[in-house]
This record gives sequence, C-alpha cells and structure tokens, in this order.
Amino acid sequence: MMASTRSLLRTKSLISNLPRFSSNYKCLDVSVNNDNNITTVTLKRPPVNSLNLDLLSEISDVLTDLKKSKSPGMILTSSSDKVFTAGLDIMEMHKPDPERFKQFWYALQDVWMKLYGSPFPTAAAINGHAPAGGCLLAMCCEYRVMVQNFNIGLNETQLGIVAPIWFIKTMLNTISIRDTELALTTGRLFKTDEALAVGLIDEMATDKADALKKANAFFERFEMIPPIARAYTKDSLRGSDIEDLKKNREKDIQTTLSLITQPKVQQGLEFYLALLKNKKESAA
Ligand SMILES: CCCCCCCCCCC/C=C/C(=O)SCCNC(=O)CCNC(=O)[C@H](O)C(C)(C)COP(=O)(O)OP(=O)(O)OC[C@H]1O[C@@H](n2cnc3c(N)ncnc32)[C@H](O)[C@@H]1OP(=O)(O)O
Repeated sequence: MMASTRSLLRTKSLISNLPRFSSNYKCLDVSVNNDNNITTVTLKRPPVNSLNLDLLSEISDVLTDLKKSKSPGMILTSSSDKVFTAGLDIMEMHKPDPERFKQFWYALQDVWMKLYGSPFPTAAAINGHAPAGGCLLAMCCEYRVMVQNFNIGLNETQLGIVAPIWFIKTMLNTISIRDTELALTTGRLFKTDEALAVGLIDEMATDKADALKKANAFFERFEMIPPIARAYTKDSLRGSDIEDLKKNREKDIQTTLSLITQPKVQQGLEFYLALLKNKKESAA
C-alpha cells in the first residue's frame, strides 16, 4: 500500500472512531494523543492509587469506552511520581462488609477480563512502584516500560494472603514457570533492572516522559497489522484464561470472601497496615 493511501486511511479511521470519554472520572485522567490516536489513561487517586471499588469501576468503564470506539491502543500510567499503583486498597479487605467486598471483587474481575483480553493493544508506562494488584494491571498490558529504581511484583505472600489463580496465570503469561514459582512463593518485589532481566518488563526508562515515549513507540509495530488479525491472535493466547474465570466467577468471589474474612488473615492484614503506618512514623 502506498504511504499516502495508508495515512489517508488512518486519518479517516481516526475521524470516524474518535473515542468519546466521560469527563466525570474522579480518579482518572483520560487523554488522546493527536498524533497516533493512542489514549493515555492516568491513575489519579492520591496518595498511592490504591485500587478501591471507585477506581476499579472507572477503569472498567474506560476500558468499555475504548473497546466500543475501536481505539487503536491504550497506555496506562500514574499521576504520582513514585507509585504506579500500590495494588488493591487494603481497606477494602480489612474487616470488609460482605456485600461491598463482593462488588469490589466483581469490579476487579471485570477490570482483569477487560484489560487482559482487550482487542486493542495496551502498554503500561510504570512510573513508580507496582506491588501486587499494581503488578497485575501492568502484566495485563502487552508491553511494559518501567522507570528505573522502583519495585514491581506479586508480593501477596508477604501480607499473608495468596494471589488468586488468575493473577498467577497472568504472571505465567509474562515470565517463566520457574521464575513465577520463585517470585510468588517468596512474595518477591523486583527492582526495575531485575524485572527487565527476568522479562517482567520489556524496557527501562529514565523518567515518565521517556517511559511514555517508549510506550507510544510500541504501537508503531501494529501500523501494518490488520487489527482483527491482531485481536484474534491475542484472544487465542489469553482467551482460555478469561473463559476459566467467567465460568468460575461466582465461586471465585465466594471463596475469596470466605478466605479474606478468616481471623488469621485479618490479623495479618492488620499487622501489615501497622507496618505501613510505622514506616511513616519512624521516618518522621
Ligand atoms: C491463606 C490465606 C488466603 C487468603 C486469600 C485472600 C485472597 C485475596 C487476594 C488479594 C490479592 C491482593 C492484592 C493486593 O494488591 S494487596 C495490596 C498490596 N500492596 C502492597 O503491599 C503495597 C503497600 N504499600 C507500600 O508498599 C507503599 O505504600 C508504597 C511503596 C506503594 C508507597 O510508599 P510511600 O512511602 O510513597 O507511601 P506510604 O507507604 O507512606 O503510603 C501512603 C499512605 O497510603 C497507604 N497505603 C499504602 N498502600 C496501600 C494499599 N495498598 N491500600 C491502602 N492504603 C495503602 C499507607 O498506609 C499510607 O497511609 P497513611 O497516609 O494513612 O499513613
């Protein structure tokens, strides 16, 4: 195809598919890059972008909008200069109200299914720490660029909890079985350079601007690839994991609720919360 025809087709598809985003997001900034029509979704829930029901619901909504508008791609990043996201909001798991917890877990499942299974390409510009649920969101994306000197990993065992099977499958889709087992059983948080060495991230960046530049460059790889062929291929690789959760969704919610409310697990969470608070006090 001639370059001029390609650019005309691209411009036409940009005009007809311009995504329309709700301006009502409280915990997200959503912007579309005029040069390539890639949407950047910025997590904005200070202080640490912990994933509570509100934030998860907004992420779920934006993913629906992007799919409907046939977006050519999305970058996920953070407004904080040191935390991508601190993972699930521990307050949603500490002494939870059962009905609220079910909604929270359902929203998390929704986000995972939509992000891991999105037909459009996705990249994470990880500009801060990404423990547990933060690592999960990053691994759901197809490409990860991470700013140096931060931590990423599924550290759930450090909190006395267990990463659900669909978290584990997401890591298995990213790094080797051996590295996944070692990382999960020890609750390992990888420094940026260690994450690169093991393949948990794809590129390192010096700062957020560099991470966004590299993440944007990732989408150039798809300029000559028909989106339908891309989407089917991704579905062939990831679809069965998503089907497994769809089939077991209710059971997953019930099991998680009954495990999280066990007194030993609650004690573990309390202890971990106290450690987080003490860290601040001893630093002051
Ligand atoms: C056999 C048992 C089976 C149990 C099965 C249950 C299955 C459930 C599975 C659940 C899977 C869970 C996934 C998760 O994501 S759990 C969350 C894990 N997250 C973490 O471990 C990160 C904790 N946070 C940190 O390490 C640091 O905060 C961080 C490095 C991210 C940033 O450090 P910084 O110094 O910048 O900030 P502070 O530590 O001072 O934090 C600022 C305030 O934010 C609060 N905070 C931090 N993280 C969280 C969080 N995840 N949820 C809620 N609140 C959080 C922190 O306490 C500070 O609050 P205050 O300002 O009030 O002191």
